[in-house]
Amino acid sequence: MVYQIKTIGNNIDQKGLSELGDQFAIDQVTEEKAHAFLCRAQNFHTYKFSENLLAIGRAGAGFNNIPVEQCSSQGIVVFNAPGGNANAVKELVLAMMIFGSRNLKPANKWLSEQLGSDQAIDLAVEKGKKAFSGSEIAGKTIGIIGLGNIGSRVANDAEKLGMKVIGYDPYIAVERAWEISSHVKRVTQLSDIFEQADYITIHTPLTKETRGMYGAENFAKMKKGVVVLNFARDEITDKDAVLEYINNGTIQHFATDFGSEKFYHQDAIFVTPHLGGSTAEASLNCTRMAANSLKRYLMTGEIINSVNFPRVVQELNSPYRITLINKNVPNVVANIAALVSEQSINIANIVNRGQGEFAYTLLDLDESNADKIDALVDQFKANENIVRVRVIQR
Ligand SMILES: NC(=O)c1ccc[n+]([C@@H]2O[C@H](COP(=O)([O-])OP(=O)(O)OC[C@H]3O[C@@H](n4cnc5c(N)ncnc54)[C@H](O)[C@@H]3O)[C@@H](O)[C@H]2O)c1
Ligand SMILES: O=C(O)CC[C@@H](O)C(=O)O
Repeated sequence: MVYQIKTIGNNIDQKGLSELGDQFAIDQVTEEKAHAFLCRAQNFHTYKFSENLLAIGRAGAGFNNIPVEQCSSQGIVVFNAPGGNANAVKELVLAMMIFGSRNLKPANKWLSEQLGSDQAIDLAVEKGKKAFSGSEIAGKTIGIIGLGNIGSRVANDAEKLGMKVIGYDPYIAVERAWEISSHVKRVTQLSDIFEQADYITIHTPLTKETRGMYGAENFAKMKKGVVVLNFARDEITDKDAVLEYINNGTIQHFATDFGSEKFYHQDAIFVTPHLGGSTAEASLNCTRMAANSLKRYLMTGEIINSVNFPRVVQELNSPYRITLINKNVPNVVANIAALVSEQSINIANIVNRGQGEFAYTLLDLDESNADKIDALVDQFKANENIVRVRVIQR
């Protein structure tokens, strides 16, 4: 079987796809006929997914561009690439902190307005540069909201640069907690970040809690002269509040990865065009991770790095594996087992893991008779609690 992958958008690293191998064809069919999409930040919220679509690989971290609940109900497994671009974002954030505290944007603008001979410019520079005198990050306090793949890296490197680091993450993963330097102080109140930090950076997904977190209520707690950064998601920032707190002298510099006309022509604001994860290394990492997850899922039914289904890793040693995406309701597993038993098939292995409203069931069968497998598949397809049935032959 050849699996058809469709890349959506034009930013997919082709080298990252080369490892997929002969059983995968890239961009050979229409979106309608594809088994899987591989995408970056394209918005799928108004998209109508075809019944042929089994999976979406997001070559990046954030997945708010994908209607995940809709995918679950249609039996589409969504994968992302956790950590694949974390170093890229971390480097840009550290650069932007220094960029902001050294007033490089207004300084560069002022310099480009100085005309004449090099000697004349030199004279003007020595006279005027004091207006752009900045401050150093060493010894200052950085407050980090979200200590995941990116936030934990920012925390460790900021500490190495001599900063005092405080971090807020009520949902921190155990692996991340182990990776973070013991010098990083965890705070349990979000207000501690806004009250204590000289630099504030956010590295969370966009959620109900984080939408508008950069807004007047939290900004009112900040110290004067703070540098604020948002390289996570646009909707975290209330733009009018940023302008208000720049104008009242609280925010010295605001750096963001998300463009808005409100932010243009502002000396205290520096905007990058969603470049956080845009490095050659990150693109390759993320494409590789998403492509490998798709490959594994399509070829073996195993799930790793999915955002809507649990991790399921199980070696296939039987002639047939049937994978089911089913509603996470009582008795489904018993019904599945009963249908298998009706066909006089022996179950070699069964794994059932639920996540929210749906569950993933992996059924390895001690049966080589294709007709019996087909009959069982028909039964599964007719079951109202099962939304997706796939057969994988060893
Ligand atoms: N600018 C870019 O190009 C770019 C690139 C990568 C990621 N991102 C954004 O950055 C986000 C973080 O990326 P990551 O790779 O570190 O993800 P991650 O999943 O590894 O980490 C996110 C962290 O945020 C924490 N969190 C969730 N809700 C929180 C809350 N209300 N308060 C505090 N912490 C909270 C989680 O517990 C987790 O530790 C992504 O979701 C994405 O939106 C942007
Ligand atoms: O694909 C991109 O360039 C953006 C990536 C970034 O927003 C992410 O969440 O990983």
